[in-house]
Amino acid sequence: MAAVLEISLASLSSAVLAAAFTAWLMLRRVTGISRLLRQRMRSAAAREHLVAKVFDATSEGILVVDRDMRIVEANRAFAAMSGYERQHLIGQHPRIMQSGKQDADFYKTMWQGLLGSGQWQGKVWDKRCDGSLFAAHLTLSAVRDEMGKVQYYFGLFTDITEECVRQEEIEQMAFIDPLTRLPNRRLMEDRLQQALAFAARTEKLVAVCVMDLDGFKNVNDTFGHEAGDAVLVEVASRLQQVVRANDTVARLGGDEFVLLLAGLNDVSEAEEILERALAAVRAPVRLADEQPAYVSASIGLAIFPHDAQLADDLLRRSDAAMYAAKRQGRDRCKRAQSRPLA
Ligand SMILES: Nc1nc2c(ncn2[C@@H]2O[C@H](COP(=O)(O)OP(=O)(O)OP(=O)(O)O)[C@@H](O)[C@H]2O)c(=O)[nH]1
Repeated sequence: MAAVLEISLASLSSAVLAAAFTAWLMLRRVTGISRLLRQRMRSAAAREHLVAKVFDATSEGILVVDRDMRIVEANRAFAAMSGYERQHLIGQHPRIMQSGKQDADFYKTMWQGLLGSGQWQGKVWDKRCDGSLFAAHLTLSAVRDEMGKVQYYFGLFTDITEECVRQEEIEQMAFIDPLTRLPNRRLMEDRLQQALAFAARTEKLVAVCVMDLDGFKNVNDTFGHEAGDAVLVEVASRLQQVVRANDTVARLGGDEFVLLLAGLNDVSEAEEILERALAAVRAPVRLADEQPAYVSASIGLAIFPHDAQLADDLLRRSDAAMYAAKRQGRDRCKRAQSRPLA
């Protein structure tokens, strides 16, 4: 391996290395190192040798592309980051690593910056050799000759995949219920607003269904909190199976859920889905020790635009109807009253 590296480094074009190294120094502003190196690099051969060593020793990924957008050099850190062998990258267009996460506007802005000020910085998601993605803070520089003509584009990559993944998880947690992985209240409210706007344009109906489990406390009290959690997870999964692909099942907290059924032509379509939901919740849940746990559901149903037009009013009406369903004996669905809200 070391021998192969020696050969590969020896075969680097000194022009590419010199351009890459100059740009690297520019970017890192390592003037102290620069002065030290100048003193030490007496002969051209020694300079080239040292440049090649620095090029491969840095922990940042370096990619050099010529003006025809062919990769002419990649250092060891970039190979490790991308999963590509250096020799597989040489001659390729950088688009082989395009992840599809950035749109055309992104690249337009990038090129405007690069060709305008000669530099661009930003976050990119690229695709590794094995198809997985990595995130990098990328600094791109155009390296020009004495005539001002672009010779090379030089990219400095700092791997930020771990922090980006962590950040995405944190952002997800703001919208996802951690136990059931269902949308939480915040995301449900957002989806409801979208569904109402779409329904208003298309003259369709939206069903807002607040659901509360019956007898859930008894499961906790009899089998323990963990068994209660397992029942909530199972109920969440069953509800997702009875709704259509574009509907939303959300967990508001405790044993309370909301079903948003959008794009309906008729109230009966919602009622059919809710009958299936009642049956799905009513079926016993087998706990880890094979014991059956029994719960049922009380559901309130408010229809946009008949029962209310605003999201908050629909939720309030549906909630009131759910309590009416509880009072009338549970394990049932009750439609909201269409009288004026107090
Ligand atoms: N296991 C578990 N229990 C929870 C969780 N969140 C809330 N609870 C419990 O869920 C229960 C909800 O209470 P209720 O809605 O009054 O219980 P219920 O027996 O369904 O009562 P009704 O709605 O009147 O039928 C309480 O005992 C809470 O402590 C959770 O995340 N996991």
